[in-house]
Amino acid sequence: MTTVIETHGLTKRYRGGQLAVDRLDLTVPVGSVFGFLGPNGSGKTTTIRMLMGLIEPTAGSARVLGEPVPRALRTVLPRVGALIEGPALYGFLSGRDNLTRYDCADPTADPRTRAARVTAALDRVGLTPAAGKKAKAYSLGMKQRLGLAAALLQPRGLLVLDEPTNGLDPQGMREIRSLIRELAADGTTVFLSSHLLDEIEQVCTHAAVMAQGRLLTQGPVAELAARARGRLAVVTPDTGDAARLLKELGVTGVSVDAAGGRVTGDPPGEEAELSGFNAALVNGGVRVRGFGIERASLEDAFVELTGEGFDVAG
Ligand SMILES: Nc1ncnc2c1ncn2[C@@H]1O[C@H](COP(=O)(O)OP(=O)(O)OP(=O)(O)O)[C@@H](O)[C@H]1O
Repeated sequence: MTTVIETHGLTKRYRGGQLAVDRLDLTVPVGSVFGFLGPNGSGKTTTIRMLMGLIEPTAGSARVLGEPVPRALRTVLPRVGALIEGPALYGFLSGRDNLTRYDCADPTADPRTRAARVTAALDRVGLTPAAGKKAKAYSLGMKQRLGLAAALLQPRGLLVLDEPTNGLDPQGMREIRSLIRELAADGTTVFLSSHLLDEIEQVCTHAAVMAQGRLLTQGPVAELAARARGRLAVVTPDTGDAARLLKELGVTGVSVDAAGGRVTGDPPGEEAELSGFNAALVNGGVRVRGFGIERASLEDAFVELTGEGFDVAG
């Protein structure tokens, strides 16, 4: 098995007629941290719900851990840890008792080793010091970590996390991200949805980009970013003249940072022509202190794909 999730033509049309997921072909490689990226309403949650057997697809097929779903859900689900739409917790129970409850609900879990499993899961997410506290006293980040602990009570081939850092403060986000990295380092494939580009860039090895129910692209994060063309950046005190000359040379999307002494833009053609641009600037009396193509980010790739900006900061 080389892929943990594979879908072909997976489609969901809700009763009201809304086409939420449109012929999705998704390939999630074993061992990846796979970012499922898209703005709100692009079909991420609907896809995850189909993969986990919570709703039926209208058309198409899906395999999870090599087995067809929903047909083989009974054998697949025990091998998948999922955190979807926030963990369901009892506020009046401690973190430890919440986990014990989860473990009790799992018919495959051996009661004799329950306490050890719960202790290990609490330790895994760094909640041992707060294990005896009532869950209602937990911060959002702690609740999310407790949810992850519940997903980690058993060894899993796949972790599915729907917007795992949604609503968390920067510290909480960092904690969840480093936990995801640790889990991945242990060999667990992690599939996480997010509407935050920088999050995907920070933790994911692979990504897929959704918009309006359709898959725009998927692949290794480094390749997705590399596919976008970089921006031309000129460092100069003569920003006004530089901007004017660059526009004359066919550079589009020129933006001027006068205070920072920088002009950036999208070059019209191949990089080979750029030395001519530099010469033209110098001949035009522009004092060029720096000149080059800046590496494209995943955000650049996204903007190029969709023609629209993205909610980068959250
Ligand atoms: N139960 C439902 N009935 C009808 N339409 C729905 C239902 N659930 C979602 N939709 C619609 O399907 C589309 C995709 O929604 P979905 O929740 O899958 O997107 P998403 O990318 O996960 O966004 P979000 O991050 O906001 O959850 C949206 O237009 C949404 O309004």
